[in-house]
Amino acid sequence: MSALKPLRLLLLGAPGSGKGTVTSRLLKVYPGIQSISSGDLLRRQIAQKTHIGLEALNYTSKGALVPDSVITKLIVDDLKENIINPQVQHWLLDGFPRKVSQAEDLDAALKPAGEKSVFNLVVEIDVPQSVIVERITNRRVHVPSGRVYNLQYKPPKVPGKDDITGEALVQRLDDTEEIVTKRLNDYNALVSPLKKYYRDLGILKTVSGETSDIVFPKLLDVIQNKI
Ligand SMILES: Nc1nc2c(ncn2[C@@H]2O[C@H](COP(=O)(O)OP(=O)(O)O)[C@@H](O)[C@H]2O)c(=O)[nH]1
Ligand SMILES: Nc1ncnc2c1ncn2[C@@H]1O[C@H](COP(=O)(O)OP(=O)(O)O)[C@@H](O)[C@H]1O
Repeated sequence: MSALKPLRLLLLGAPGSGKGTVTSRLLKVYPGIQSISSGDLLRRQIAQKTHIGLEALNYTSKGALVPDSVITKLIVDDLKENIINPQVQHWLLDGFPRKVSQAEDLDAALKPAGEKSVFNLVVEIDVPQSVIVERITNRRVHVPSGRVYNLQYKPPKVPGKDDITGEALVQRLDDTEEIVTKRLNDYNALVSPLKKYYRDLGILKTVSGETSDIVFPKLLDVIQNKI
């Protein structure tokens, strides 16, 4: 694969659009990319019953957004600790920011001097929302790793077990049809101003497709040719 120039990528996309799926495929092509998923970070906090996890659960279990003060500090601290250093050339964020106030706070905290934003590329994954409810109700996850499965599209080798560790897969509390509908409505209300924020900075691209098999090659092309 062609060498990458420094990549600081934000993946945007509706719940169930395939952000986690294309991230895992991207990391297979470019193992050097560090990735952070806000949802996975929160689920690990919840599983560990930390103070942040217990607070976040009040929101995630209802499909409501966690307060900016909680999620922004969690992400900024993780970026400062693990990502923003000379050893990490390529990284991506999935799930944060998901509203303009978060984008502004993140850039205020971490935008490199002379750069437009903490990101140098923002890619929106555009999938017909008609396919999302079925995808999400068939989603199963391995919380410690964030690995994602699907009973129809990508079943585990052993039913109910993670392919790598053999540990149990779970259905997320927020992956019910009722809660997904709420999360989709929230996403649609917030994503347009957020896309404008990055479009105005000249770093937004959109890749469309019905399936991740169509979306992923387009994402790869944008990353290899854009940066
Ligand atoms: N049927 C189908 N399911 C997919 C496709 N891409 C991803 N999925 C599944 O849809 C669900 C949501 O994908 P995920 O990557 O978790 O989306 P995210 O919420 O945007 O991170 C998971 O169960 C995936 O395995 C696809 O092209 N077709
Ligand atoms: N940037 C964020 N701001 C507020 N809450 C968030 C954020 N990212 C994740 N969350 C919380 O975690 C839940 C799961 O997020 P995520 O795994 O990204 O789900 P999805 O991609 O399916 O929307 C969200 O429904 C929300 O409650």
